[in-house]
Amino acid sequence: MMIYKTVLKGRYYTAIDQNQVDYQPDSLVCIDDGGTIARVVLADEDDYTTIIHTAEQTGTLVSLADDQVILPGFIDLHVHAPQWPNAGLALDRPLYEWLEEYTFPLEAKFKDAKYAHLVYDNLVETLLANGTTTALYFGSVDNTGNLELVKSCLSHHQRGFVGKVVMDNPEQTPDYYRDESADVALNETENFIHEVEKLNTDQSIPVTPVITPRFLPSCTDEVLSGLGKLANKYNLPIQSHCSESDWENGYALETHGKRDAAVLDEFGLLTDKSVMAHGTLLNDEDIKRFKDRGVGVAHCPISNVYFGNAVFPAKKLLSEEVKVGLGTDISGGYDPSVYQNIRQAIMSSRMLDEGVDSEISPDLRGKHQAAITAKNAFYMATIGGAKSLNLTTGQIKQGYAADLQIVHEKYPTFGHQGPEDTFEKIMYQTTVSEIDHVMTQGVFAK
Ligand SMILES: Nc1nc2[nH]cnc2c(=O)[nH]1
Repeated sequence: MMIYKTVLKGRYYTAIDQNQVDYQPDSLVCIDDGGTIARVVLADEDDYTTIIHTAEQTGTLVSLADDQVILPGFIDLHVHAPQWPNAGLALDRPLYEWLEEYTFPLEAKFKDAKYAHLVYDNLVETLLANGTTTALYFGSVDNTGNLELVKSCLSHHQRGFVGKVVMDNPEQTPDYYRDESADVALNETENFIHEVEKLNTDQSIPVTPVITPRFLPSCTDEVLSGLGKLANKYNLPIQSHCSESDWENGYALETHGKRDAAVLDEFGLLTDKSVMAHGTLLNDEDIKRFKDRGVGVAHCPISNVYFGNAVFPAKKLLSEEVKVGLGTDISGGYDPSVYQNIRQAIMSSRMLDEGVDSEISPDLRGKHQAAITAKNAFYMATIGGAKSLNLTTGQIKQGYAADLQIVHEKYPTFGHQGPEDTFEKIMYQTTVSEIDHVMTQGVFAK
């Protein structure tokens, strides 16, 4: 009889595609020494009782309480780590002003390793406590702080993807916060890749460095071209912002005569390892480009309310089979919880569907067929994120990483409640207090 490192006994929900969630009322999630789900055994299988018995004897059985359920850990596809101290600030300002007056001055402080350590340790712990087992982070321009973020991911056992932010365009970046030149930016990016490699030695969840041009306005063509080459040389993921706002789109058209997606593509920055944040203003040509290239979108529904200038058409991109996951976009988004973004994604999509202007007749008011369901949003928070990062996580399934969360319902059920109802309540009501445990690669991080 196989001995597992941990056997979780209880009920679970896992998305199996955009529209379907599998519920199992009585299962054994058997996790091996490497932190992979070796088997998922259901109550009607022959060895179900024997596995429980062996796990009891070896002290590796973790039995869930009746009100608890197992879910896959969430993947946050867009977090600006150095913006964490500003979460909830200045969201009434336009993107350009918010960047200039609030964001760049804060990010510039991450030259200081001590400050970076303080902020990043708290952020990584907070995201884990909220059920986020994988996060794709923008760091800052300075590698001192970026390496502190890598260390925090490693020490708290979060699956981290971290990018050194590149911004070298003197016309769109302040003197105090900019890469000195394209050459310096490229060297620093390469240094970061090597430093992360060193820190990863003997770690069970290595951090992945990410090529990170901030967005078209803050980068010169020279740096974009060099970053495309580095991504190819090291076969690394790429992240940036794309078609987030009218201002950004207008800038691309004015300076390059093209949309930003087309420019990023020309420089080799749209690949099947790219994750582009926001995309509220992507047009059909951009969407086709994303699909053809295998680019993922980080849908950041809370942030988009403030800076997106439109509602991201999540249903449309999902229907076209473009990879889409969810992002908190700290601090364009004010909340570190992917659950909150699941809820906002649903709510925003309903407003897109129905329309918002009561003076327009109901049949013309909205973009019908745009509403997404809780299942669609759960899919984005798990499988959509995993696909965007090409990871075998986000599902409770044999061969997948044991990146999991154990949650309980917030309110009593007052009688019988079916599994579909429980699922919806969990999606709508879970806060950090209802997340009892979080496991990454088989190790409890909460
Ligand atoms: N939301 C958001 N958009 C950006 N575009 C360029 N930088 C940023 C940023 O930090 N946040």
